[in-house]
Amino acid sequence: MEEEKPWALISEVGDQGYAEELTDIIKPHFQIVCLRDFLLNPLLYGHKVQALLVWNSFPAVEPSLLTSLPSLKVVANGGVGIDHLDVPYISSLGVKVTYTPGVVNEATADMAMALLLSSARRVVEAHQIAVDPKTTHIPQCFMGDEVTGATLGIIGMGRIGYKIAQRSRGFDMKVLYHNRNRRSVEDEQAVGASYCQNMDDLLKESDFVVLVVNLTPETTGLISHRELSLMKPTATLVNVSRGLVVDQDALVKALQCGKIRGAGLDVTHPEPLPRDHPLLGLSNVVITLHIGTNTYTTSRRMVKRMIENAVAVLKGQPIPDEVKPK
Ligand SMILES: O=C(O)C(=O)CO
Repeated sequence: MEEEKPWALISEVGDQGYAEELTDIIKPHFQIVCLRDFLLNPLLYGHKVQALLVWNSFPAVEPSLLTSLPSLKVVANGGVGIDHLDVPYISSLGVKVTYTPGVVNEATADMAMALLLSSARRVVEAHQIAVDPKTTHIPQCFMGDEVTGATLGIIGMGRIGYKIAQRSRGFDMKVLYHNRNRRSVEDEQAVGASYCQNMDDLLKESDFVVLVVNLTPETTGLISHRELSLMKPTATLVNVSRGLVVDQDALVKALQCGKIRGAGLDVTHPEPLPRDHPLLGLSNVVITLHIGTNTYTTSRRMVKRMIENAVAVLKGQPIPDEVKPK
């Protein structure tokens, strides 16, 4: 007789029909209950659920949810950032935490380049002018910034930061980076990147500053008034990490008074921003809604990796991507 599959509790996966394809990856390994149904009937599923599959967009994994899942063995996160999870607390319950580094790098690096290019070349503004029925021509003075040959400053030279540096080679950019640990000389030479031990030097010299750090107590509010005022008035800030890495009030002021030229933000705090947030009214800002990993290929890879991690925990096998409490 076929062994009964374990139960997994999931938040939403994708939308517009794509959810079905993603749940098809999960179904051979788990019986699925989604959060909405679970909350309607926690007693029916509570004791069965052994795996909780979460994304950054998942409503916070509260202690009350965890304690309603007494058989839980693993919280498998889709994505590399785990700032939404209280890893020490979850681990203290004897529950493993896993994540999916490695599979998110390419799509997130592409998103950083997309924001950099669309901010520099004012793609969204040009589109708005183009679709405005009153438009008869694009104004001659509608100018953007040159990307080719510009200086790119990458703050956080982990896997994603490095992929961004690789991509910038195609634009002949000069690359500076700041990271807790300096990369090897071979790594630096392969992408022509120069290390800035002092982040201020990077901020002063870069035309585009890209944030790719994890959100930790040390990186919360990393970019605030002082840092923004070090940047060139012609510079653009791109954030593909977490909204809280930037002091948003300081960013609004810097953008309003021309301390920096523009910003491309895949992440904000909160997400989405309230409709009346001043960032939404600025023409020199491009905002996407935390879609860095939202490609069909990467979403599929993330779910596959979540399942591999969760199955490994349940089978007592070596766990490909475990997050250990610090
Ligand atoms: O990989 C991550 O941390 C993400 O934000 C993906 O959504």
